[in-house]
Amino acid sequence: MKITIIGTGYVGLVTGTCLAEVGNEVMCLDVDTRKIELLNRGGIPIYEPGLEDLVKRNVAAGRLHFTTDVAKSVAFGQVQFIAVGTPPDEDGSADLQYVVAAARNIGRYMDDYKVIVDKSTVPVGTADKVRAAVREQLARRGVDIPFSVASNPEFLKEGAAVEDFMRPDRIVIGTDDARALEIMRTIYAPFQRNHERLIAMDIRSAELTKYAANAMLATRISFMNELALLAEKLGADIEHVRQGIGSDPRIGYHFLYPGVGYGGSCFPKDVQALQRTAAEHGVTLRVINAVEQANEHQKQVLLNKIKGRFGDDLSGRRFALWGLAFKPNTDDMREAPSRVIMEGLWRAGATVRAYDPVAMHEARRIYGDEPRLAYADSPMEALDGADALVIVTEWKVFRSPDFDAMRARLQQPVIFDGRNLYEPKVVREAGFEYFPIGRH
Ligand SMILES: NC(=O)c1ccc[n+]([C@@H]2O[C@H](COP(=O)([O-])OP(=O)(O)OC[C@H]3O[C@@H](n4cnc5c(N)ncnc54)[C@H](O)[C@@H]3O)[C@@H](O)[C@H]2O)c1
Ligand SMILES: O=c1ccn([C@@H]2O[C@H](COP(=O)(O)OP(=O)(O)O[C@H]3O[C@H](CO)[C@@H](O)[C@H](O)[C@H]3O)[C@@H](O)[C@H]2O)c(=O)[nH]1
Repeated sequence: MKITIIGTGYVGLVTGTCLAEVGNEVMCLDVDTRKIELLNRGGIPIYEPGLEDLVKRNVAAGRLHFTTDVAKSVAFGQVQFIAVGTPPDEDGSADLQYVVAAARNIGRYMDDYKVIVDKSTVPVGTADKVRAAVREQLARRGVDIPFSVASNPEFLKEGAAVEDFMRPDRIVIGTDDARALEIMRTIYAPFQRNHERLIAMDIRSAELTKYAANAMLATRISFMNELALLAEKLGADIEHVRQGIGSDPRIGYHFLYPGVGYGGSCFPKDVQALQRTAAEHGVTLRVINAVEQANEHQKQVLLNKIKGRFGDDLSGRRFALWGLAFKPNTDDMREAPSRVIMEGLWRAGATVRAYDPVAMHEARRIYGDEPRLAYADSPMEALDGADALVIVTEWKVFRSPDFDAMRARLQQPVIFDGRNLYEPKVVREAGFEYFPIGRH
């Protein structure tokens, strides 16, 4: 099948590449000329395990193309996936300008039947807006060309995006159009060979399913973060509690890790967008509102521990920071907790020396030559002369460090661990003051 992907970011590039990998001919469009030029030179704009090889292989096989030419990309695919960003507007609602612009472009240039698929995370009712934008353009041109609109929300996680796309838990398709559903079934057939994973439903339910999934996962995290705060006060250990409840199959082990608050480009914005949608319809989401409030509080918890130990005025102090990306295996720093923590440390007068296996280039892009932020070439180098170590991202490379070597490099043997990487007893026996989350 010939497929066009509009928006070549984390979702668009992974979707396009994986669809090419199973034999489709794919053209990825982006308005960002630098991104497309880089891809056409054989480069890759994001760090995502396994993606680079897959892109190279499919480009070499002639199945994967990158362009900034809108007319060409619209003409190319019978199926047009919209995978552009839907960032938060000032009031927290999803900003649909890029989705609507993509839809208008399709209407402006299409000459034959198209299936237009919303893959971006979009509020309920967006498919109607996409349909209206296409119709408006067709009417302007004075033509009547048939098209279908479907919702196909994406559930991939950054850092495991290729794996998630190639082996999905489920494929949600929202459409009221039999022809579009049949085409979507054909596209996804290679991804569900051992059992049926495609769940077909109406468009509005599909749109809401995406927000429901993210809000549910965010709820589990905020729930555990709150219990971790309580466990600390009670002298209980949240790690034992996590195992104790996760073993119940009705609860399960996933997404029960307390930490520095959820971040990334999805949970914070999607929880807020759901709140806005509900407010617009006169519904109060009491649980979801509390989830967001708890997360805002959680982002300050590690900072408060640091101030509790060193005082509110951190002038002249330097902290080693392990981890800049919002989670391991990505270079994405959108809504990363590291940013809140670093900026809080700076406000209190401290400086930071950070190490991250892949996100330091992204931090440089965001912070430029910020004098209060230095970078280290290794985790150990970040420690040299620092007043304490602050762990923000649970990269594997931080999991089994040489504690003796660490003690020798730090000015003071103090660790603030926002990800509970170590056994408190082991770290304390190695001579450290250790401040984990919800453990004693
Ligand atoms: N990142 C994730 O893990 C993830 C997972 C599931 C769903 N989503 C959702 O998918 C959507 C895309 O997210 P992302 O992280 O890939 O965003 P991104 O910012 O990485 O990529 C979006 C791309 O769209 C391009 N673009 C904007 N307007 C365009 C237009 N009119 N025509 C062509 N290209 C255009 C931008 O230049 C950018 O390269 C969002 O709605 C997001 O919520 C993201
Ligand atoms: O037990 C946990 C699990 C995650 N997190 C945090 O939650 C955030 C999000 O993590 P994760 O969900 O792994 O990464 P994303 O790439 O943001 O993926 C989420 O958001 C995507 C975009 O909508 C969805 O497609 C995915 O299904 C959904 O997991 C990160 O800050 C994590 O550190 C925790 O604090 N504790």
